[in-house]
Amino acid sequence: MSTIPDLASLHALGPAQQPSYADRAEVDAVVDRLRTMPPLVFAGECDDLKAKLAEVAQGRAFLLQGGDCAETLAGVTADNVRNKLRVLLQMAVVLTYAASVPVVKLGRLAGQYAKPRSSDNETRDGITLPAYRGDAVNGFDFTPESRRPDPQRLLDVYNASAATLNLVRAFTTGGYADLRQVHTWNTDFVRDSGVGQRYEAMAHEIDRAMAFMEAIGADPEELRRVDFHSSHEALVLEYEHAMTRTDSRTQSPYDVSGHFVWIGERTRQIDNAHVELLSHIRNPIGVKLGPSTTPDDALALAAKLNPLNEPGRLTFITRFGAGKIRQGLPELVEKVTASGVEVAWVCDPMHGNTFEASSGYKTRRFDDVIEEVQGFFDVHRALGTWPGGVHVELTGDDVTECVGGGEELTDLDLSSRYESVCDPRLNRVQSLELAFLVAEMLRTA
Ligand SMILES: O=C[C@H](O)[C@H](O)COP(=O)(O)O
Ligand SMILES: C=C(OP(=O)(O)O)C(=O)O
Ligand SMILES: [Mn+2]
Repeated sequence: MSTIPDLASLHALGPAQQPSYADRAEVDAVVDRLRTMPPLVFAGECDDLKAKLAEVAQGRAFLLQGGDCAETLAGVTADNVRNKLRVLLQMAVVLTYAASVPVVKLGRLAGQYAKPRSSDNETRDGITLPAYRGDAVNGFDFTPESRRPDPQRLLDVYNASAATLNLVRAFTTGGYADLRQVHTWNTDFVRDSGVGQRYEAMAHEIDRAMAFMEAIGADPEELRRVDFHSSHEALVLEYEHAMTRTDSRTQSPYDVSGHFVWIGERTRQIDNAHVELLSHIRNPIGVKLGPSTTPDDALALAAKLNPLNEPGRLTFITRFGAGKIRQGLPELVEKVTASGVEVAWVCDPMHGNTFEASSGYKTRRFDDVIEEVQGFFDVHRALGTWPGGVHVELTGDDVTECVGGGEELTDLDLSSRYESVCDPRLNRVQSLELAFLVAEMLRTA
């Protein structure tokens, strides 16, 4: 059994992107409390997800991972969670049809509350305060009280994640996610929206496939339930450490705050605390890889995080940017593949494509997002490797945060419904469009 380093030794590694708490005794009390809380997920579920991701790594399944950039405590409402889940399920149906392989559904939810930032501070009208680091750490309001890192928030995050997961479990097993229902939502999208009409032909094919399935008597019970797992960036060491427990079945440590956790682009230094902590847990894990990643960096990460070279354990989530992926990704994939490393390759087409609009809002162009996914497919096809999935920031609501797409949102539209507290998300229509466009890529691949 692997021994988890204690929090103090992790902190001694000088981890990046941690909250600077004022009162250590208060932090310790919160950590003690968290350690007594029940697991949010069962280790056996993490193993199931790992087995599904092994299929992704081996080219027999496709991963759809998506949700908010930053969940908020106030955003834990039935409408919000339901809309997010609904759009992910709708996307998954389209992708499953096109890929002709199972689609692994993984929410960026029930734990995605901590954010790495480019700058420690934010200045507005001459006033400088600590940057907002997600609801797990401090508040979004621009006041000194709100921006003060508050350890009690970790308990709020635990409770909010429990409430979210509870609802997701109810929806995915209780009939809301019935495949026939999800298909009806897609049919409505294609029929009722100007954007959806472009995808009529594929929607019609899916309709025929559904009719065929019903005709041959597919088990209605099977259609009523769907497997869905949770994921978030493992960032705040106090939270992830407190939620790491020994599984009674296997005597192995699992981070039971979510099924899948990932290491971000800003915390993936090989000798640092995040890589160290995640090297000890048995969950399936991911690492974000930006354009500065060398093949040696990736190989070192794989050696440390997946020494047994177990398929499904490690997912590399590349986020190069539309302008860099075709140039930068091939060498990385080629060398990692040549060394025999088992990994699932997934494309995050969001984080390399962020820019500030003239209106001051952080945004992304829908076309850049699509172009990066296309680049990802082209590179993997050329190398004979499997483009294993997509990782996207999205919401089920009709927000205006990313420009472009069939609704042709412009800079001027951003102010009308910009609700993200961090990065811009694809809205409902843009998310469904992305699914249909990726479906076309999967079919022509
Ligand atoms: O979600 C990702 C990061 O937190 C985000 O892209 C960093 O953004 P910033 O440059 O605004 O800090
Ligand atoms: C911070 C994020 O991404 P990255 O680490 O790739 O910048 C994110 O996924 O929100
Ligand atoms: Mn983000």
